[in-house]
Amino acid sequence: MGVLAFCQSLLTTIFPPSFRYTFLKFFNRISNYFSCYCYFDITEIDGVNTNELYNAVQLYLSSTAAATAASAGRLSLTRSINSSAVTFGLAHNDTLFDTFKGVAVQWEHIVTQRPSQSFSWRPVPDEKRGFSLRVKKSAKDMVLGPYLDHIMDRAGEIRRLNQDRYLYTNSRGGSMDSARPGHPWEAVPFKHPSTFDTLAIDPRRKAEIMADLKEFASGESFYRATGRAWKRGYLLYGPPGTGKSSMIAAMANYLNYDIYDLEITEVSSNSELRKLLMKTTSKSIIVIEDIDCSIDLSDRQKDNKHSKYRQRGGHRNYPSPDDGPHGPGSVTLSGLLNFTDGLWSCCGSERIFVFTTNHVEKLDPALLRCGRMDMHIHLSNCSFEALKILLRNYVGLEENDLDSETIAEFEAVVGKAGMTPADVSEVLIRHRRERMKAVKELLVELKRRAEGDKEGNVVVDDDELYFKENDKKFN
Ligand SMILES: Nc1ncnc2c1ncn2[C@@H]1O[C@H](COP(=O)(O)OP(=O)(O)OP(=O)(O)O)[C@@H](O)[C@H]1O
Ligand SMILES: [Mg+2]
Repeated sequence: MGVLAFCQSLLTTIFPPSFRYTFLKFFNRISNYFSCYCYFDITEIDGVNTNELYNAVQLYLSSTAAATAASAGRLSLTRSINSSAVTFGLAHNDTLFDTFKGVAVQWEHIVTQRPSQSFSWRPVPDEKRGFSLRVKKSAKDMVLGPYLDHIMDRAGEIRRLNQDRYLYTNSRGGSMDSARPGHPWEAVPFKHPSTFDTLAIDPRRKAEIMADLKEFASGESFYRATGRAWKRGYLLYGPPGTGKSSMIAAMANYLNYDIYDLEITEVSSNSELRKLLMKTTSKSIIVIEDIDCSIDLSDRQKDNKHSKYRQRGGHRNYPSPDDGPHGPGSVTLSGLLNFTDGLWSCCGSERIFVFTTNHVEKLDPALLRCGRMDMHIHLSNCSFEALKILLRNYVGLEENDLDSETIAEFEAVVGKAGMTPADVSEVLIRHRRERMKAVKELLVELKRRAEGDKEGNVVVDDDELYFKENDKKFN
């Protein structure tokens, strides 16, 4: 490049423009012929359109640049709208080396001043930007196809990671015949802070779930090879306040997926349910909370009519049996089964279905079978392991910070007390400014419940007995 620049400046001063042009063309041809490299230019604007590949390369190089940030001389930093992450980029006229399948390539970001235009229909940037890819001629074929595909995939992934994620719901006037036909989902940015670190469940079970999720997310070729739709179902069951909703948020944060919180009582028919499904995107978690309260199971369980629309003392409004023909009962169990496992369930890919329930025995076995609900996760009352996590997260106490006597006391009472993680965290929040007081108060509360305080007994007996029975069935 240096020699070329020198020749250019020499020619500019001595020879007329037409001669210079012919000479440079000839010189370039000769040098290209003898060079072992070939070059590909990717300009920012291709004619009048923005070049998608330019944006992809820029994003792709941002991850490579980030990795070499400490050694690189100069990088440019950007942060786009709707993004909470800063991306690194190659500074103007800087170069960066990358390797793909053992082949080294060089990227150069070339920025030149655009000649001023008197008139243009479309504003164009003052600078002409482009990337130049230098690759050995012998590796050209290998690079052009697979490397550029790899760049496009990786750029898509980075874009998704940088973009804020959304929580969608169909409940606020989101019916298909509403004022916004074709947009059945309402979205808000998803900011739930729950992660697998903050989730207080048995660490071994946690590791199993995380491994399962990771395996699913990276399993495209497996699902393709086995002819299965790339989706997975999780059933979360357990008493209120044991972390079912928190786990869904943790799953979404772990995989960087959007969440579609499907309020099935707002869906008036099976076909509407199918349309909602069609409007969901890949890399998302489709959630139906309290499934036993949301759907009429009578088309499969004629003899179990009393189970439907149970009113739960709590936080949601469940429909009454008087709902009209277009009311909540209009989605049938078979509609839901088709939703999770029918042909339409694979109209997108990489999707997770999560159903939650407090009463797993109310669910039809057809809904629970593998392929629909592949993993059944029991979230139980607070165990000793979960308690340790809550103590660490809420008041910053590790096991070593407590004396052996207190630990033994916790271990002895926590199982019998039958407190949910929500109950435990409530006590800890109340006294979070005085850590040791929080520990003392928690111990008092646990003992009170374990010793058969009236309130405690109700919680312990119902849930423990009930879930012991179901654990035999589901674990
Ligand atoms: N396993 C847990 N780990 C950490 N925090 C938890 C856990 N379970 C409950 N909590 C805390 O208790 C609160 C309630 O939990 P969450 O809403 O996840 O319970 P849930 O099982 O979904 O209850 P419901 O059945 O009533 O919907 C959350 O704000 C969370 O902070
Ligand atoms: Mg919940």
